[in-house]
Amino acid sequence: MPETHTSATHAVSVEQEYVSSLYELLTERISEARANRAGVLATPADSAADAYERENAAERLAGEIGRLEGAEKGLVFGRIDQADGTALRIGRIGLHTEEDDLPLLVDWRANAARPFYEATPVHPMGLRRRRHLRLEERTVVSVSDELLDGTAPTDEDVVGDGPLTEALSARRTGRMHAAVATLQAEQDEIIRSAHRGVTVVQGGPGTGKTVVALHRAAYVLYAFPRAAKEGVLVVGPNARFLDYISQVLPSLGENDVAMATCRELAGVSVSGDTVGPFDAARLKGRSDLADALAGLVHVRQARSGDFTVRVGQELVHLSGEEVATARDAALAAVAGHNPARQVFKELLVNAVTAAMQRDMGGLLEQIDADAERMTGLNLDRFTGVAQRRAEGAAGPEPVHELDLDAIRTDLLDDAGVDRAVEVLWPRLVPGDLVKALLTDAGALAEHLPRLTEQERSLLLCGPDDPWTDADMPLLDEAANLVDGPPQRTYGHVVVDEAQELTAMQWRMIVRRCPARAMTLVGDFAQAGPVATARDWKEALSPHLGTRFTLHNLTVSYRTTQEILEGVRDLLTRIAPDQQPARSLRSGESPRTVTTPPDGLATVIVRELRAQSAAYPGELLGVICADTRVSELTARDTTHHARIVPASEARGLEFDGVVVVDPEEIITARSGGERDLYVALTRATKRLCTITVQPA
Ligand SMILES: Nc1ncnc2c1ncn2[C@@H]1O[C@H](COP(=O)(O)OP(=O)(O)OP(=O)(O)O)[C@@H](O)[C@H]1O
Repeated sequence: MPETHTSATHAVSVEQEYVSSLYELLTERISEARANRAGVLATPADSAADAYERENAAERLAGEIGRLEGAEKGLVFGRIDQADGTALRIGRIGLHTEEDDLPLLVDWRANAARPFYEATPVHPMGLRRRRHLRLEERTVVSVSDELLDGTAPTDEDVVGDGPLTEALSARRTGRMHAAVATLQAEQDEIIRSAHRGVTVVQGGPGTGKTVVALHRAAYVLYAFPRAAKEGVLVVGPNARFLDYISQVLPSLGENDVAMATCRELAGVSVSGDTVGPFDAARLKGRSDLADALAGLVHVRQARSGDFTVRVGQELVHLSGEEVATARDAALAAVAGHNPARQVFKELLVNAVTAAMQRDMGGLLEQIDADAERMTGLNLDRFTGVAQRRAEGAAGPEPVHELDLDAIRTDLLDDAGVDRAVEVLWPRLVPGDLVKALLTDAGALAEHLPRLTEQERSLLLCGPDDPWTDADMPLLDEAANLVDGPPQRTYGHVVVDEAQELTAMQWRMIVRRCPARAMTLVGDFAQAGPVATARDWKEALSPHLGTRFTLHNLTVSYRTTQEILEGVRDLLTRIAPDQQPARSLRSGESPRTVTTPPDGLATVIVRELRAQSAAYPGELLGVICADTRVSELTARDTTHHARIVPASEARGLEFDGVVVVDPEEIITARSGGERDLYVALTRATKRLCTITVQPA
């Protein structure tokens, strides 16, 4: 038996023993947590407060069970050995001895795990060896060592193929996996950065931006308890993408991260096709629309006029000046038109009661003076009021003093008062406000003076037109203006494919993150047809100023060097300033198959059949213009591959990709060359392009 084989077998069995004991411990901890939860739920609650407490405790334990169960797959993946012989195992979560809290497994996010990711032969950080473990279920199938301090390998070491190469060439499953075992130093540096503000990551296709974003989210939850308490939100471009990344955080022991598209964040239910025309969508993405909606609200608050209300037999009148004072005070007191309307109403009612008191006082004084002049009697002295007042005595209030609190309460509930307030400060509904702008050419002209007439005509719509995706940020903006800031905000927000966001969408995101702590990743060369910003400064400065730190990733972990070379000219055309990424792997050269138009469907089916026969079990993606999807689906090509419209390919990846009719993708929608660039960079191994000869 060759020597390396012997040492590998030995190393595997040593690790297996340790790994098995960790799994036993994990199973024990899960059983304990389950038993605790059952115990908590079985405890009778004597009061509502006890019941609430019990629910909270049960929920916390359910979270803990989820966290422990999530760590099952690949619980431990690394080991670091110091030069002095001390060893630490690194895993998805931390596990400690019960008695003295000694670490048996170090959470990958802990400081102690840093050298696993950061040590290099030049900076070994005190390490002699870094070991990667590969597990299948609970069994160690291989180990692979890197020696970092320049010492020669011994019988205990298994210096082998890099685990990164193995991870990168592994078959894709259609769902992204955590890369926690093989995070690279450049990625780790960003993930662990202490910076709590806005971290921006730019990088070409496959450079690990999504990996960094999601592991950063997990790190934030671990390292910044305040942000963790306030919650973490991950925003992605569409449901398909969110599904693709959905397993990563749970597998890192994090189940409490909210995930949403911008459309979902707006909380407006829409059905059917919600993609509107791109030129209108681009315009609706401009921050001018925020100004226009604010202007429209302002008009509705700025109605001048006086205020008259009947109280019993009396008509009480407030001057326009008094109304304006109440309006200014209401606006300063609270955000949101409707909540401020309530304050405005209360202030008007206060002013009404103050006026009544004033008028009543004046009236009574007048009566007193007239009576004294005519009868010579001082009525106050006569009724003993003046004396009681002077003595500060308690006793029945004089008849003419008003019960102002009761009047105030009555007035706040009074339909007449509400009608009078409605004239000065109408209650608003966010959707109606947006429609009031978009259905009225006059309002568009008044509130969007920077747009040309032609642009404004693109925005004009009918009152019954359905909402589109581009309307969502307008509805959100309107909700913010009308009802105040969103109730649910987050301590940290992660945005993937952030190049897609319009100014109006950025406003949506930023208002959900009061602490302005974010991780934003994207690539402007992959921008879709609605995005208008061409770099981070342009996209972010209106919302975040210069408060962001930009990192660049330059190594593509997905595609081969051959595939990257194939798209180099295209990249030069769509993003001349961008440095192409370099790949760690080489593989097959991309292939091109050409067909006459009427043979296209047959050629696609033939290609897919051939590929799935040659590479059984591999994940094959067909990327085509959106308009071609239904035809391909009808042809039952889904049996062999997943059909993805080019508009939804961002962020996804497959072992092999067939790109159908690049010309059609380019011309299908504006910015089509960028769609094609995305499509051509989705394969980890093989790329075939089917082109159509001109008829
Ligand atoms: N350190 C790593 N270890 C193992 N796999 C990695 C690592 N970094 C990235 N990958 C893998 O490389 C592929 C591309 O990564 P990712 O999707 O994060 O790139 P991206 O920059 O977001 O790409 P795109 O711009 O195309 O959306 C994924 O399969 C990911 O799991």
